Amino acid sequence: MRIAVTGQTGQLVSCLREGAAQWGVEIMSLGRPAVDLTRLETIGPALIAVRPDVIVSAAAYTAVDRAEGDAVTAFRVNGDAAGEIARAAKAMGVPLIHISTDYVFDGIGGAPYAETAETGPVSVYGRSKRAGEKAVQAVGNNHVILRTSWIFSAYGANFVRTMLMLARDRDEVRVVADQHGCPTNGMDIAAAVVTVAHQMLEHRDDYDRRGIFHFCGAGATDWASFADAVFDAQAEFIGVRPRVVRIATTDYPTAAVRPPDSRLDTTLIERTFGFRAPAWRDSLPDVVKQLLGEDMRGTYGR
Ligand SMILES: NC(=O)C1=CN([C@@H]2O[C@H](COP(=O)(O)OP(=O)(O)OC[C@H]3O[C@@H](n4cnc5c(N)ncnc54)[C@H](O)[C@@H]3O)[C@@H](O)[C@H]2O)C=CC1
Repeated sequence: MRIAVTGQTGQLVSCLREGAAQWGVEIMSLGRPAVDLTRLETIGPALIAVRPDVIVSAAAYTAVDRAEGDAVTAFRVNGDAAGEIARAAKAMGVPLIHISTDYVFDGIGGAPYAETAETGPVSVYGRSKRAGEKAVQAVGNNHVILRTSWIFSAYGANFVRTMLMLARDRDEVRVVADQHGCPTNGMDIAAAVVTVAHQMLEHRDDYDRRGIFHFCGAGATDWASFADAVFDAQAEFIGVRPRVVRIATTDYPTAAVRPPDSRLDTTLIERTFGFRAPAWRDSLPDVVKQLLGEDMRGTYGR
């Protein structure tokens, strides 16, 4: 199976590349400068040229705080480009997997969100990603919109890497404890994408296997507890760990508002596609080990 993925350096595309041989798929990643999602005319021709069996729309404007001051670009990349990718997929007659986010919710529902729950994004990023979902839906119905949350991996910018960087020279790290969600290992969402892609191809006319689905790591947590889990893993490998000071969101002001509780309910994807979301805690130590190894090589290799 040939999978075209937007983006070249992102977490998800990197995880898809890492798993490709093991999963028996070919990943063709399309990124800048050839495919620039702010230049819609670059999208269709590039996708058609690689003749994919499935398209995965993974690239996005993911700088949540920066987006607050750059709404035009965020909407262009996360909204308009998503629609353009969907139009290319439709023209080629191939299924589309579009990656979306828990930030389409306001986070005040008090329970894990099902796919049918009303959206209500509270940031430019969230609104632009919701615009992307709508743009995809407007084009047709041969798509899966996969909403996920709190991705971490050995690649790119993510919370685990940030915590390990802070831990290099601090005894104490202050982390917000009143935002709840579900961390997701990038390799797990990548594996989910491949399984969904296979089933979409196998069941071409099965509209139960089309629409919006939620997928995230099993075991909800908050950012401070997530940091504790990162440092527990770090301590296993290098014997030291900083202390986590639990703070409130109000003590850590950011440009963008975050949903306080964006836990996702993953029952539907499990029932429809027949796989469970693995527990993020099980694979976290492996990612921490990879990142620490990279850091050591960077520090001592010079
Ligand atoms: N990182 C997270 O915690 C979460 C991410 N998501 C969604 O999952 C998807 C994958 O996220 P990550 O891999 O973590 O993102 P990332 O931030 O690691 O990578 C984003 C990718 O998009 C590319 N990109 C950005 N602007 C572009 C443009 N104008 N033209 C071409 N490429 C461009 C970047 O070069 C990069 O390859 C995104 O759609 C994101 O919205 C959803 C929930 C949580």
